[in-house]
Amino acid sequence: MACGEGDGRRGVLVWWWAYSGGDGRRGTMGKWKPIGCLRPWQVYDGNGRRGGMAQVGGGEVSTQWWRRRVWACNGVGLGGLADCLCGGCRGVVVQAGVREMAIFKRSTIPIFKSHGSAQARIADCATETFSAIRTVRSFAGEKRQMSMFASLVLAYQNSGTKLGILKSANESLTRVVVYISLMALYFLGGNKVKAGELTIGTMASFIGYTFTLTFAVQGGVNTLGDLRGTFAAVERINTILSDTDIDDSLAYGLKKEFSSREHDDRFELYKDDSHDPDSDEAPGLHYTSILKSVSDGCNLARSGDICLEDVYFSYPLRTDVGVLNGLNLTLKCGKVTALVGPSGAGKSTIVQLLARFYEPTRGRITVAGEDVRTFDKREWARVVSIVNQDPVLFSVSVGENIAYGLPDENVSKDDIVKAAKAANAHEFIISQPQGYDTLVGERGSLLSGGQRQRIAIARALLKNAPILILDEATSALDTVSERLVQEALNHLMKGRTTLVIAHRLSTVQNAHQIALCADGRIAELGTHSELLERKGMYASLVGTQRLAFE
Ligand SMILES: Nc1ncnc2c1ncn2[C@@H]1O[C@H](COP(=O)(O)OP(=O)(O)OP(=O)(O)O)[C@@H](O)[C@H]1O
Repeated sequence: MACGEGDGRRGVLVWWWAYSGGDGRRGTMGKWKPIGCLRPWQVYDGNGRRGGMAQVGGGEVSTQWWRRRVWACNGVGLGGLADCLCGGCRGVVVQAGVREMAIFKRSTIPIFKSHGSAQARIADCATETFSAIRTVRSFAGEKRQMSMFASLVLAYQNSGTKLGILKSANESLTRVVVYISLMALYFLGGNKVKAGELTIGTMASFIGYTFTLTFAVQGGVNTLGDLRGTFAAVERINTILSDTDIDDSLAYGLKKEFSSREHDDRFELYKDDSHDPDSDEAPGLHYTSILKSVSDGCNLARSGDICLEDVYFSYPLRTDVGVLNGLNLTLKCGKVTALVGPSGAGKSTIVQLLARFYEPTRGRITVAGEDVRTFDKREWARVVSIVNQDPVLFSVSVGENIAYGLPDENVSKDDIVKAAKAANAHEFIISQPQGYDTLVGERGSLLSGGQRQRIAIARALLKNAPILILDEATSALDTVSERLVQEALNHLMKGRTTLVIAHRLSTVQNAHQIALCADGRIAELGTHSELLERKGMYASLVGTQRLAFE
């Protein structure tokens, strides 16, 4: 802390950890940054006079005030001693601690940052490689991945070395400064004791306090170093988070979301005859505050049709692109509807809306005449089962994967076996060494595609949802597997309102109705033979596929 000299001489004694400021000339100003104070403040040495002004956090205070604070912080009244020591000293300036900390902080930021991001890049590379290991293998890319990993490790090593050098330089510098300061104190104090201006006891305790301060500041500098690493990591997390918009379609099920969205989700829509025909809102819908239980939704879905009424939709991240443009489609209760059409027509988007991962921008979806938004969205998963081309299994046992169909219930072994039998999976499961306790590996990688598919079907059978969506469920299978899976699917479809999405039109010929989706609308609707007779888009798609097959 600056301790101004009363007689205006150049003599300013500064604690070993303080900074005299600027170029050392009288009256210059230095920028300081003390430990524990995050806001910069400046000290004017006031032409070397005691009582110069310092700015702390924007407000001006006298250096005397500041000195009192520092003394008080250290629990000692050393002001007098400092004055006493200052009195006979001329031009002794020890630049240390605080200045060093400021320099240390400035110079280490980029190094800590690059060290942190080098570490993160190594983790990213390893995660990406192992999660895409099949793709890596299929392109014989192991060597490339390994050399990429090696270069990242090297970069990490280099940044670590730089950081180590910087840390040790800082440590050495601190010690040199500390010992020089102590020598100065011994020298000055000794002179004062010799001249009878100071007792030896006062000098000894002064030096004792100085030691305490030394280690406190050194500890502070080291902690600052560690904090720098933490800040660099936090900054990286923030950068990632700030670039990522929360996917509302997935986030609503998370507990975190419950509290923030509780208010929104409680609202529901109800009929109101005073609808403004010019408004963008779907006709006659307003908010009320009670949601119906989803078990009512299950019952309704078992007895009534599912209707998409004049549905418009754009994805939240591409609001300018209309994916569905006034789509109307009725999924007849207990019947199979096939959805076909060119790539990008909006078929998967319809699935996402039925599963309520998203809500329509305009229009509505109804179950037996009831708007689906009147049911609790968080429980909607119980109403819809989705089986897709590449079902995800968890890396637990076969039995546990099937039981996942009812994740909140205690499923009996009998029910699991029953579902597996209906899904044509029982035979292959019991042929495994551990039967139903066989582990399936990460994402089910220890099973074949057809086996995974049948376990997914058994899981869906156990779930017993009234609406079933099959999204290209058999497209990746060979003929034998496809037959087994198709039989299992026939079991699953029984008595459920089913929507089948298929590219291979041969697989949907027997559907009760086929809807052809193009440009976000249903362009054609009918049975296979009706659509062929119409000689429209469906007929030409069938022709193209037949030609390709021949
Ligand atoms: N998450 C998303 N965000 C923004 N746009 C999307 C998203 N998913 C799909 N789209 C866009 O919506 C349009 C319809 O996509 P969708 O997946 O529904 O088509 P599809 O008919 O299922 O196609 P395919 O038969 O190739 O699977 C496409 O133009 C696509 O680029």
